[in-house]
Order: sequence, then structure tokens, then C-alpha cells
Amino acid sequence: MDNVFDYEDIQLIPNKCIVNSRSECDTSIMFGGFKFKLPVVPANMQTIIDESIAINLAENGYFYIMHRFNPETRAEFIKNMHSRKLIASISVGVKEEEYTFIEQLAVEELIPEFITIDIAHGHSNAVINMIKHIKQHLPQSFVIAGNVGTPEAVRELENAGADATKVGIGPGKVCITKIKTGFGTGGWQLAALRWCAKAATKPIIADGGIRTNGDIAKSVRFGASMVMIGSLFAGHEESPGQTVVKDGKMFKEYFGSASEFQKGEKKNVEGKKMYVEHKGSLMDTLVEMEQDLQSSISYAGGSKLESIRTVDYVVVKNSIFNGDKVY
Ligand SMILES: NC(=O)C1=CN([C@@H]2O[C@H](COP(=O)(O)OP(=O)(O)OC[C@H]3O[C@@H](n4cnc5c(N)ncnc54)[C@H](OP(=O)(O)O)[C@@H]3O)[C@@H](O)[C@H]2O)C=CC1
Ligand SMILES: Nc1nc2c(ncn2[C@@H]2O[C@H](COP(=O)(O)O)[C@@H](O)[C@H]2O)c(=O)[nH]1
Repeated sequence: MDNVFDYEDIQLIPNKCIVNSRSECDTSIMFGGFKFKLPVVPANMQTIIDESIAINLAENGYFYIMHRFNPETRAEFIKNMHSRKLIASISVGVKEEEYTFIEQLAVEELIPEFITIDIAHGHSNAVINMIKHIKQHLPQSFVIAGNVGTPEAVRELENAGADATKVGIGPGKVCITKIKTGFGTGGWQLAALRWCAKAATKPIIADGGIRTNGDIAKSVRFGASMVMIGSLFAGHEESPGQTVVKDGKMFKEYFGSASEFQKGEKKNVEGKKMYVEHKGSLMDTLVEMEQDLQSSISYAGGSKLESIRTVDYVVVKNSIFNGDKVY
């Protein structure tokens, strides 16, 4: 792979504006047969989403993926979402008990609209076999498989039956995979996204490394249908992480799904725990993301999200922030 770059190395080039107001720009996206307000999904991590956030997101027209770290509650979760006439979107792993869980859902006719296979190294027979198992027992569910970082992996998971693949190994804020293993897309996630998207015949989710709202537009430009975000969603008042006060300032905890804290043991740890600044309500952030993306669309010279996909860009290595802080 030549010419790699990451989010902060890229600037998109504006086209002539065709709208009179940014409010005319439509940020919505069709994904898995449903329409969502934004091409954004909060990460399926324990400090990012819980059941009440999932309900809030679904009720307000946003996509969500519930995490898999309270496995015994998942069937009830699906029932609860469906009783409210909301989509059910869950995560699974690849261990033996997950196979039984999928079979149980089929027997009980509890069919989630979305199932995400959430594994660190998704280019594996373990994930391929789980995709096939889900497709055999729950053929109506839309299967998202990941995480991967190469076109070959995207093609293999798509061929196994995945309806979308999730790209990003190691670019996350609480990720230490890149440090502990030497592998991943950390530092060149945006280029990896482009590389994978070129091979994809189905939607791609860009996962990890989003640090500013402008990175959402850049992800769309380089091939993402959906963008998964952790750290930017960790600091809200409703975020499930603990709130702590340090020197009179409020913070929220944010920990990796492969952290010692999440796993309860120091085995194959590839994540860490950190604290992010407390920042008000989740809905305010989503509204701001929508407004910023509407503005991106207007700079792209269109009125729909699609217009971002074809804009020109320049690579300005590590210089776009010019020493400025983001906020
Ligand atoms: N996006 C990213 O960059 C990363 C994300 N994560 C997140 O951390 C969580 C834990 O992930 P994960 O450890 O996969 O989940 P699990 O701990 O549930 O592992 C799932 C299974 O995959 C096996 N496995 C995991 N990694 C590898 C590997 N590199 N090679 C071979 N087998 C492997 C595990 O076996 P065993 O443990 O015995 O090897 C286990 O049987 C997930 O939520 C994941 O999204 C973690 C790292 C990177
Ligand atoms: N290497 C690890 N990656 C992890 C872990 N827990 C989650 N993740 C990934 O990070 C993104 C969120 O990234 P952010 O930059 O938006 O904060 C998340 O969706 C996972 O793919 C982990 O323990 N190790």
C-alpha cells in the first residue's frame, strides 16, 4: 500500500454551492433496508451504549448496535425493542455458546433486524462460520461482520454472506492493539477504508479513529456507508461509563472492549481505560453532527450525502490543524 494517509492529512475540496441554506441538505442514509437520520452509529461498547440509549436512538431515527457484554439479556432486549415497534440490533461473538444463542433465537422466532459479529480479528474462519450459521438460522437478519483491514478480508466475509463489513483494526482511542501487536490500520485508517471500499460490493462501516465531526464526511468520501464512533460519544450525561470529578471538573470513563477492565483478567489485553471530558447530552451531539454534515454536503456542492462521495481532495500531511486544538 503506497500513499497512505489518515483523517488529519486530508482536506476535501469545495464545489459550488447549490442550496440556499444548509438546512436543505439531507444527511439521511438507507442501511440494511431502513432509513436513518445520520450515517453514524455509536460504538457497541459498554461505556457507549446501554438499553435506554438504544431505545432513545431508535425512537429518534438513528442507527444503533447494542454491545454483547451482557449476553444473557439479549433475547429480552430484542423482545423489548420489538414490543415498542423499534428495530432490534444486537452483537454476538464467535464462541460455542453464541451458536446456541442464534439457534435459540430462531426457535423462539426472535429475529433481530441487525446482528453484528464483534471480533478483534474478523478475517478468520471463526467469523466466516458464524456468518454462515446466522444466515442459515436467521436469514432475514442483516449481518455486519468485522473487524477487518484488507480488501481480501472484505471479499471473503462478503462471500460468506455478510451484508456489510466493518473496517478498522487498531485506530480506536482506547486501542493498544497497534502498540502490543504491531498490526493494524492505526495511523492510516482512512487509506485502509479507501482500499477496502474499492473491493467491497456491499456497505462498509468505518470503525475507529474519528476525532472531529469533519472526519464523518471524510469517511463518506472514502467509501463508508456508516461510521462507528466511540470516544466522541463517551462523555455524555447519559453515557453508561462512571462519572468522576477531578479538580472540580467532570469526566466520564471510557474503556476498551479488550481492556483488563472489561475482561476482568489480564489476558490478551488490547485496550485501555481513560477519562473523557463530560459534555452534555447525546442528542445535542447528534444534532451538531447533523448540522456539520449538512454543511459538508453544501461544501460538496450537493444537497444529498451522495454528493460527498465524489469530491476532490488533497493530502496535506499532518498539517490541517496548524497547531490549533479542535475545540
Ligand atoms: N477494532 C479493533 O481494533 C479491536 C477491537 N477489539 C474489541 O475487543 C473485544 C474483544 O475482542 P476479541 O478478543 O476478538 O473477542 P473475544 O475475547 O470474545 O474473542 C473471541 C474469540 O476469538 C479468538 N481470538 C481473538 N483474537 C484472536 C486472534 N488475534 N487470533 C486468533 N483468535 C483470536 C478468541 O480466542 P483467544 O482469546 O483464546 O485468542 C476467542 O475465542 C471486541 O469487542 C472487539 O471489537 C479488540 C481488539 C482490536
Ligand atoms: N484495539 C482495540 N480496539 C477497541 C477496543 N475497544 C473498542 N475498540 C474499537 O475502537 C472503536 C472506537 O474507536 P474511537 O476512536 O471512536 O474511540 C470501537 O468501535 C472498536 O472497534 C479495544 O479494547 N481494543
